[in-house]
Amino acid sequence: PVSLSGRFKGSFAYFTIKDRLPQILTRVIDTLHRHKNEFFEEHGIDVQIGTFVLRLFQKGVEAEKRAISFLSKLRNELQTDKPVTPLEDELPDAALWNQYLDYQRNLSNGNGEPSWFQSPWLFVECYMYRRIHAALAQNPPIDNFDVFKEGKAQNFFESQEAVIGLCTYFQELLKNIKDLDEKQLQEELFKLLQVSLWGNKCDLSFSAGEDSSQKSSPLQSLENMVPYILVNDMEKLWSLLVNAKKNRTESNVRVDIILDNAGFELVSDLVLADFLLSSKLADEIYFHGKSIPWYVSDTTKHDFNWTLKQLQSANHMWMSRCGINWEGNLKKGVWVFCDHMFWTLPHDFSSMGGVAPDLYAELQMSNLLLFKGDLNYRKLTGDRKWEYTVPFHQALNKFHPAPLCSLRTLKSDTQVGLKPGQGEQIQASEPDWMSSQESHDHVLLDISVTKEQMNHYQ
Ligand SMILES: O=P(O)(O)OC[C@H]1O[C@](O)(CO)[C@@H](O)[C@@H]1O
Ligand SMILES: [Mg+2]
Repeated sequence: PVSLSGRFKGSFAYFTIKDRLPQILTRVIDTLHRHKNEFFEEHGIDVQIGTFVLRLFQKGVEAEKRAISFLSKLRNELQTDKPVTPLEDELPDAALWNQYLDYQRNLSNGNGEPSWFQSPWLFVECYMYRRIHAALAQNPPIDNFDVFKEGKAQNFFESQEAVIGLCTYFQELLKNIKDLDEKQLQEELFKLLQVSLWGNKCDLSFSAGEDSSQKSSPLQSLENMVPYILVNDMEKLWSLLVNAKKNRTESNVRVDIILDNAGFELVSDLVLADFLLSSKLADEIYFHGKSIPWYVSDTTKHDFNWTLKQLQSANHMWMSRCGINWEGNLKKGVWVFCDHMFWTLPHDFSSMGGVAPDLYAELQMSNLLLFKGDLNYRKLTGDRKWEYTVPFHQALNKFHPAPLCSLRTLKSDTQVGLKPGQGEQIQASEPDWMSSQESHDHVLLDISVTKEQMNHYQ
């Protein structure tokens, strides 16, 4: 099926490119403006003349001006549907981006240059975040400034009550985890999977930077939310982990979490990861983050370490206990953080084997891949206009390094793996169920395991 694109007027892609992306760009430009003094303070050179000190060289402010003019030009290109231009920077992934642009140009088969509204949505939305990164990276000394840092920190601080609730619940659970029988362990896993699933509501790109923090602990409302889970493969996930554990003899059980948003969602993913270790369902957890600031709230290495530091230094016993334990897991090497550049390219995952064979080989070492969020789902399924009932496995287009599971709240108009009539039924009562802020209460936990992989675990 065709790729989602802004050329389909009235689609979520169209409104995203027309309204939300320019809004996000305006916020970025505003953020740079607001940090002018910080750049002035941080990056000026003082010259002593007699008793006077003069700040002569304003490298910081000049860089800010250049970055803002770059971003204003980008916003104008987007809003006037200009052709998508090749990247001019020498960053490590620039060649891969320009190759992909050539590929898009060939795909458009002479029907005009790839452009913001004509090209696939996934490509142009990723391209905007890559150009934002270039606007900073090409302008030292502000090249390491994360324009989304504030929003992510705010998301964490405004989710404090939910974070405290979750850390308290988890530390209480750890006290008697050794005495839990298999049924109880399964129940706890399902709870924490759902908390991680609903945590994905807290992304800042869907809300174009507006607050979307988790105000209260989701644990109390899980029961009421179960009906909103469209695809629920938790039983399959449990049996896969239990079988892997039984077969542990030959190697460690490894679970990889392909992270999404910082803030409450990240904390919910870390609690899930700690439960997998503490329950001995897994021996090691690999986290995959983003190597550059991405989609407003996606987790970078800095966000990951910053979150652990905030927890450790929190004025709350169970929050700091979590932070200390998790820092310990990193030191012991049972938790590993990595951030391959493939995750911030426009390619969907079916081309990972060709574009990033090292990453594909790395993921093949895993017993289970947990993909968090909507963007990962779009890249897993190629961001296409699929029929709702197309099997998830088919939409993966042969991307299958290991058994994988998507934990996603619906924030874009692509969906597969539904039962016949299921999508239409929701559509009838909620026409824009796939992409409106109000209704994005629909989530899924969809797992895909090949027969060979399942047999391997029997
Ligand atoms: O953080 P997530 O769950 O990947 O969501 C990203 C959001 O940004 C979008 O790209 C829309 O702009 C959607 O994919 C989704 O709404
Ligand atoms: Mg995100």
